[in-house]
Amino acid sequence: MTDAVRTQGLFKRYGAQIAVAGVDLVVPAGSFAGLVGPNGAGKTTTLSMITGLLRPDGGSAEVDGFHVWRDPVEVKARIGVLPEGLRLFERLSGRELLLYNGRLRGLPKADVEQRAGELLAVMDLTGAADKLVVDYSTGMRKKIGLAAALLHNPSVLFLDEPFEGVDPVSANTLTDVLRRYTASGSTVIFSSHVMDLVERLCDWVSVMSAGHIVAQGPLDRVRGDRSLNQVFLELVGGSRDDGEAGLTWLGSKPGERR
Ligand SMILES: Nc1ncnc2c1ncn2[C@@H]1O[C@H](COP(=O)(O)OP(=O)(O)OP(=O)(O)O)[C@@H](O)[C@H]1O
Repeated sequence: MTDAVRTQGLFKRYGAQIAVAGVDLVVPAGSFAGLVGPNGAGKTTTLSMITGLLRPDGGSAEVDGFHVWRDPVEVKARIGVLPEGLRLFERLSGRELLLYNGRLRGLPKADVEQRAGELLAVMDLTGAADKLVVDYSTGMRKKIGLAAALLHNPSVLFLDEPFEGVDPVSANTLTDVLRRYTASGSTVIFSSHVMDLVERLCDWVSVMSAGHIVAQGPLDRVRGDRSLNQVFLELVGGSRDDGEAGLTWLGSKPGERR
């Protein structure tokens, strides 16, 4: 089977800073895949290059066997993206935003209206459907962003920190929608710092550190008989033995000298 995503030697630098240092990311089709790594590991930069938002300095990326930068139209038709720091058209209502996105994707009006209505209901946004997006909360923005990314039924969905700022009830809703989506053979790739969540949701995991993939494969193989959190800390050097040595003043009372 064709991999949903395959990159080879993907590379990006910003001046002297190498953000992504030759990444070979593989995600089999139908996976619920987690891309994890500490702050600054290069996750957002990698996802941006795979989704055609950022041009790589080197290497290649394929989605469903199509080259991201040679066949951009083929790739964009197959992907849905919920980027980090999502920018939405603030002066549209949630419903208008979905209708606009659907029409932009070339879907017939009647189909867009039906899908938009269903997505709004599933995301528990029917009551806010006619409210302007500028008045949405953080969690509501994530949900309408996800609805917009799903509207054209992409085969691969990329989500950058989809659960950040989302309350537990909404997180459950998002999870249910995504589980249903992958159960039908589509692929989800999401970045996260929350190991419990990745462990609960994903069957495939890629671990990034300092611009490199340091582990990748089926969750059970990467984790072995340990928790993903333990493996993660070992892989990315989570030891903090001396990290607090300089904080003796923290918590001291006024007048106390440390
Ligand atoms: N536009 C930019 N200009 C300069 N440096 C950048 C830029 N974008 C990212 N970087 C640098 O590239 C590296 C990787 O950043 P990136 O945002 O991809 O990491 P990340 O794994 O997504 O981090 P986080 O988990 O904190 O979101 C970091 O060192 C960051 O400072």
